Amino acid sequence: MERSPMSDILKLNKISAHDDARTLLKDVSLSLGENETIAFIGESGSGKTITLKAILGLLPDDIKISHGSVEICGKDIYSLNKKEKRRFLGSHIGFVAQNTVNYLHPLLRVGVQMTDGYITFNGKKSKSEAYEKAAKLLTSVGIQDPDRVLSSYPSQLSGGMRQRVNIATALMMNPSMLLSDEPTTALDKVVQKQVIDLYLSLLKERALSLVLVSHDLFFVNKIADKVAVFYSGQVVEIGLKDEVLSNPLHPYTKALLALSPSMDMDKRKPLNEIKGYISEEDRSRVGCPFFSRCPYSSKSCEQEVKESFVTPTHCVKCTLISGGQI
Ligand SMILES: Nc1ncnc2c1ncn2[C@@H]1O[C@H](COP(=O)(O)OP(=O)(O)OP(=O)(O)O)[C@@H](O)[C@H]1O
Ligand code: NI
Repeated sequence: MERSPMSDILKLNKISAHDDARTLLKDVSLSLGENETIAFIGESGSGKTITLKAILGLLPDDIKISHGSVEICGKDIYSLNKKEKRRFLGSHIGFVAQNTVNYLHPLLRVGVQMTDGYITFNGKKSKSEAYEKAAKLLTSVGIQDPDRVLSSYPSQLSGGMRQRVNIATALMMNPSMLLSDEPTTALDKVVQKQVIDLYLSLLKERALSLVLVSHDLFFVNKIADKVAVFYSGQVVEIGLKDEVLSNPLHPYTKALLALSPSMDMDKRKPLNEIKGYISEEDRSRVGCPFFSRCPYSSKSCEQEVKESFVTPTHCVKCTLISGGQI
């Protein structure tokens, strides 16, 4: 779907995934360079988290990849065996999960959870080194008393603190890429702003690529280089941030952005749901998955819709574009 410069750190080539009954992802393609950020936007159930899990090699057993490849630093991760995959991904990718409350184990002290992977990877002798590293990382994510936090249980920390801990934990193995699933959801406005600022400063300080799933368009606009718009398991539009947010071409992207009236900090709103819903029928459709909700749908949308590159970086799957109507 996109050009592939040598520096691509992540490349998805037409990934399709399904469970026993349904297609969950269809031909998802995207790429990400070093120090770049890509944001996934789209309604609930559109496949953003499943795509992150496919990149992490952590799809649940009932979901199978039927087609396509995921390359990280040029390596096809699904060609590796389980152990190789875990080792490779563990040292290349840090993951910040969606649910900050449940992600940390409630009965284990933060220090144990932060250092566990590092010690497994580097051997028991590395324990004190791991704690030192964890304390340093906690300081770098704005925690002033790292030793107290390391000996705390997650329930003793606020939501904002837990999110900082999650980010610091994801950085333990010095990954070149971070995947963050809605890192600002479930936090109050003041803490959201702090977390956004933290991501911005981390990206400035470290050579990190970031895949961000977010409903917060203000955050997306501030941080992303590229934006991918998901609908019903497909990327219906992808491009540089300004191409997608300032010149949306797919009717779904337009509708989604129209519902989020302002990117102004004070007025920012989450991406609300568009009337109607993603139906099971839409998922199995050969043609455009937005067909039943699109005000512009026509007979040609019932056929397979081709990708159209409107610029070398801006790609849209819509017959209005491929048919030359816009
Ligand atoms: N383990 C699973 N087995 C089968 N289907 C699943 C599984 N996990 C998620 N799904 C389905 O896959 C589809 C995409 O889900 P996904 O979690 O990727 O959505 P999302 O875009 O991340 O939504 P949200 O914004 O709510 O997090 C949904 O229809 C969901 O019900
Ligand atoms: Ni999700």
